[in-house]
Amino acid sequence: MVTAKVWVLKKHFEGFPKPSDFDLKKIELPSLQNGELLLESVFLSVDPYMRPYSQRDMKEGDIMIGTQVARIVESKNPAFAVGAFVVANSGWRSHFISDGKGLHLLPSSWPESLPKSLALGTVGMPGLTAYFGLFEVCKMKPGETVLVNAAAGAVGSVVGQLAKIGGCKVVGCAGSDDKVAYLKKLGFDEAFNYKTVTSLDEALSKASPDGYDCFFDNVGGEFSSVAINHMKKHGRIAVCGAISQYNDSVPQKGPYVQIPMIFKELRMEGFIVTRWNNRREEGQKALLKWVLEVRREGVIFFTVYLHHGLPLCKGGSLVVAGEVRSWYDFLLSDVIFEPFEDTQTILNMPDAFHFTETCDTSLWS
Ligand SMILES: NC(=O)C1=CN([C@@H]2O[C@H](COP(=O)(O)OP(=O)(O)OC[C@H]3O[C@@H](n4cnc5c(N)ncnc54)[C@H](OP(=O)(O)O)[C@@H]3O)[C@@H](O)[C@H]2O)C=CC1
Ligand SMILES: CCCCCCC/C=C/C=O
Repeated sequence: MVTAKVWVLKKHFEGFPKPSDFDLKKIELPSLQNGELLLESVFLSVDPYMRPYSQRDMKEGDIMIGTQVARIVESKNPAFAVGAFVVANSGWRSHFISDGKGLHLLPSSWPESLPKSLALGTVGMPGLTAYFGLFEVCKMKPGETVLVNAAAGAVGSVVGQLAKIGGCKVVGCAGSDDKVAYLKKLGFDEAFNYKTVTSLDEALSKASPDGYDCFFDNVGGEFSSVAINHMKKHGRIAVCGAISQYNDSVPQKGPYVQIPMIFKELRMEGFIVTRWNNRREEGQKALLKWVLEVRREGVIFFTVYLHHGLPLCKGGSLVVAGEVRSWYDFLLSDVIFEPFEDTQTILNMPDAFHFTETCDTSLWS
């Protein structure tokens, strides 16, 4: 008999999520039926979409939504071998039973030395968002100038790197000097700290005096209202996220977009990555190839980005491995673990609190 730990949304978030909004429960899993398999989560994702999606789709008492990388520990399904790893969409659970539907085996070309947490980041949903958003929504072309905000995040960091691979000039902004330095290291042509510039208008002009062909918008709100005025004629805006608005209890009011859209003849399109579910394999293959090419060339370019991973350590407690800078800061801080078990384990694992792990060649030997 296996006991699964599950993290439950006890109370809908009001403003920023807080520890008391969650509960940890234990569930006894039944024995497997034919066709079923038992999985153990090794990485759980924590993504910004959970904030608006939980509001819209979840009720209190539901298991928290999310994807995981999971290892198959027992199988009565011939399509899934014990020991294989899959990406699943089974929410925050340490163990679960599946009939195999909706599970994605990690590609067979996935090298043993490549962290599997990447399947929730650069080579997972956030990477695919960057890939399809840039190529299908922005329709980015070589020689163009691309602007991306929340640029040091899971999506933004891939946007910037793909735009460089695609022969574009890339401007990114982020909310700390460390992140700005990180963007430069990734190859961004220009990067600035949007929290400390005296004028966002001036910073955007300075970074690209001719304006922007493509704007990959992860943030919305005030930033986007300013940035739209810096678009070139016939510019394209991919509306990917609006993280600056997710925790608002009262909707923000802002300048309206129609006038710049008309005079600059802009195209602005919202999208959700699942639109390209039928091309998931293509995207994942391309992203994995780029990650591995960098490995071969031995340059720091593509980031091995662990920030979405919440590795479940041996005892089954949650530890944080990565970026902890957005609405879920609170969730990922040690504070959140107070109502959970094994708080000490988390506090005793400072190594787990790396922001990023870059593609240093030493990692690949
Ligand atoms: N449309 C789609 O299909 C998808 C959309 N998304 C969206 O893409 C965006 C980025 O996601 P992802 O890269 O995974 O996120 P990450 O959690 O990796 O990064 C989010 C970053 O956003 C910035 N941020 C947080 N709050 C604010 C705020 N109030 N104002 C401005 N910036 C803020 C922070 O960076 P900093 O310190 O630099 O401010 C934070 O680190 C989100 O809006 C998400 O909802 C993601 C996946 C799919
Ligand atoms: C199976 C997980 C699907 C995640 C889709 C995320 C879409 C994100 C939207 C905004 O953040």
